[in-house]
Amino acid sequence: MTNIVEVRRLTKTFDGGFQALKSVDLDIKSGEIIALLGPNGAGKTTLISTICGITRATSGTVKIGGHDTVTAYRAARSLVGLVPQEITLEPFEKVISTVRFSRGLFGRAPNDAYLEKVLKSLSLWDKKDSKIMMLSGGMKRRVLIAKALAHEPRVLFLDEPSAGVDVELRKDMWKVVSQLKKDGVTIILTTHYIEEAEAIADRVGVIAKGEILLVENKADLMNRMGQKTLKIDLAEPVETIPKALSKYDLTIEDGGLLFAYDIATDRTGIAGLLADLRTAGLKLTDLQTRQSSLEEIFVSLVSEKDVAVEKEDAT
Ligand SMILES: Nc1ncnc2c1ncn2[C@@H]1O[C@H](COP(=O)(O)OP(=O)(O)OP(=O)(O)O)[C@@H](O)[C@H]1O
Repeated sequence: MTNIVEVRRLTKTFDGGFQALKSVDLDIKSGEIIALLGPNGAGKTTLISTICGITRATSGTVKIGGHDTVTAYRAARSLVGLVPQEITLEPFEKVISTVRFSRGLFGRAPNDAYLEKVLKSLSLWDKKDSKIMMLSGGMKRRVLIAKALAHEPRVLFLDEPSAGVDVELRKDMWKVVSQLKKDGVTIILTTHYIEEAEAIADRVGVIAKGEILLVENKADLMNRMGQKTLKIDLAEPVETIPKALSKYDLTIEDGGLLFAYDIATDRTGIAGLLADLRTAGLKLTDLQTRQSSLEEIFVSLVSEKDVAVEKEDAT
């Protein structure tokens, strides 16, 4: 698969001296949905505004569809649609004029049939003649998406699309995003909502303190880093770990035993544990497994980063 976006050693230092991006490398494949996850202040917005050419990089390069965003700004920018985090719309404009204007800005010939399709997909068609100020916050967000799609971009950036929207709109947005993917549009979204990444992304990138910690296929990431826990309910609850089982990494929960194992290994140790339980004279009444979510994986990655930075600061 070809890369539609190529980011190389991108850094951004703001005027006050704060370094928000530290030598970021990122390849985005044509047609994929990639979710960039990171805590507040991680640099997600700075990264996508720099990729889109709205914020000037301090060093490094970005190519979109092979066009450098500095030396071939117009060609690169015309391939990109950006849905910003903040609502930036003209309150007195009508919905339809807003999207027509945006299409014109990119030098695209008028195409009301296309704009009708976009507005319908976002359930905005019946609002096309309403002024922006008459719309609810959720509808304004839909208009932002329509505006970003008006010039038929090949790459769509969504900065925190779910911030402050209700569950219904979030689900609608996921539908629009999946349809766009089917139409061949590449999608990059930043989010705090891990469930969003879990639901729609093909790959997940984790960013913290201006650095990309990893970019990986979502399913592989969950398999590689995910832990499963086996809960063993016992006929006779225990308060301490029986000596015969001391070689296993066990904890006690509600009188039963919890056994954490790695999904990625072939030998989980479960069979041996169950055999040793029987030898120890413990009768099990039930077994349940649970898998760590992307959220737990993300929290552990980001906290590892915090520890690493503290160590660096201390030396
Ligand atoms: N114009 C600016 N001048 C100085 N520092 C800035 C500027 N814009 C952003 N920053 C800083 O850069 C860091 C990254 O900010 P950014 O908005 O990219 O984070 P984010 O990951 O998008 O956060 P959030 O999830 O809260 O939106 C923050 O520490 C922020 O304070």
